[in-house]
Amino acid sequence: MHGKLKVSVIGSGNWGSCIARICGDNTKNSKTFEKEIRMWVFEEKVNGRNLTEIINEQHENIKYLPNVKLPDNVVAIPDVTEAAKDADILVFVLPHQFVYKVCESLKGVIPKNCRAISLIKGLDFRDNELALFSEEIEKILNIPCAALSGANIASEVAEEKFSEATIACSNVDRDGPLFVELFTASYFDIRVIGDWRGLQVCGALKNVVAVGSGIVDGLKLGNNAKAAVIRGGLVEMRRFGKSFFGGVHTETFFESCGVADLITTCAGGRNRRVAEAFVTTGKPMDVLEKEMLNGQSLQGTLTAQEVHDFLKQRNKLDEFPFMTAVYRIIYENQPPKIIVECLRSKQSFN
Ligand SMILES: NC(=O)c1ccc[n+]([C@@H]2O[C@H](COP(=O)([O-])OP(=O)(O)OC[C@H]3O[C@@H](n4cnc5c(N)ncnc54)[C@H](O)[C@@H]3O)[C@@H](O)[C@H]2O)c1
Ligand SMILES: O=P(O)(O)OC[C@H](O)CO
Repeated sequence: MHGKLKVSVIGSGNWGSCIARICGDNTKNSKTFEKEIRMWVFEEKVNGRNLTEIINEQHENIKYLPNVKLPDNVVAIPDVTEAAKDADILVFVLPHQFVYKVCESLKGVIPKNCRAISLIKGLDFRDNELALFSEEIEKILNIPCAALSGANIASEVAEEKFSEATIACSNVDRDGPLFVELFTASYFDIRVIGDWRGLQVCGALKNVVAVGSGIVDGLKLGNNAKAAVIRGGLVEMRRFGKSFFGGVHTETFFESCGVADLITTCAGGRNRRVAEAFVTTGKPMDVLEKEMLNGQSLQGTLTAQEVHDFLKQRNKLDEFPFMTAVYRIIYENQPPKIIVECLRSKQSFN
């Protein structure tokens, strides 16, 4: 290794700011990493000022992670190529709909020996195929890319409440220890696995299940119905991973990126909250997203559509009744109660 490694965080939303904080704390006195963390910020005005200026002066992302101090070695940069240039490690943490454009703008800027890790929860849907972001980043930038996902509601991690996370990479021995060193905190415990596909399928599809659990809450159906939705959703997540992506292991669904993320997101995530309001107010999800999230992004609604379109094209909607019900409720005006009807056993005792 020649010199210390330079780390850039590409993204600065709710989770992006939280993870930049962990990285900044870990690089402050590190023998492995350069102290400075460059954080790319999609520039916008907040209270009439540039968000980057506010972050660099106040050491706080007052819009996306308010009331949490960032270490002063986290530097906000509005130009993505400037933020990423010369990086040894790129941490991608963006809402999934923006990733492709950002990656394209980094082509030719990234050093050959750079490594990346994707913290994105979503799948890339284009040309009727669903791709995993770590693999898309590898292809576009020609660098290896790992993935991190887990039961990690950002506000809780930022308050330093205990959380687990999973890192997955194709080369566990080469990349595992480095990323563990960059992301571990006393309150943020990481396990490394080899199943990067299963991890990302879980991270994307759990957001659709979270929308389903919010619908259950909106209908006030109680904890047992929510547990049924979590169970049915988990079965379909596993089926989806095993049917359409090679190398997905059942064990992955028992890691933090699997069942644990599903539980936390169905209890306290943004997708759940907005879907509950969808049922109680009758307003469309995109309207509620704007009203309730102050610029933060829902991933579950777009993923529900992407998964639906992918399954429809393959004539597989019948094999995924829960995912299909979520889509039909939020996009086709079907009654919310189908969220549990679709789970009913087809067994007959007559
Ligand atoms: N927030 C969480 O609790 C959490 C936890 C774990 C994983 N994640 C995942 O991390 C990823 C990033 O989520 P987040 O919470 O950091 O973001 P967020 O939901 O806070 O999204 C807002 C971010 O998107 C940026 N943005 C808006 N328009 C843009 C554009 N046109 N181009 C590029 N960027 C634009 C905003 O500047 C802001 O940084 C998502 O895939 C999410 O599922 C989130
Ligand atoms: O707030 P959500 O629904 O986007 O979920 C946040 C995290 O992914 C939970 O791990």
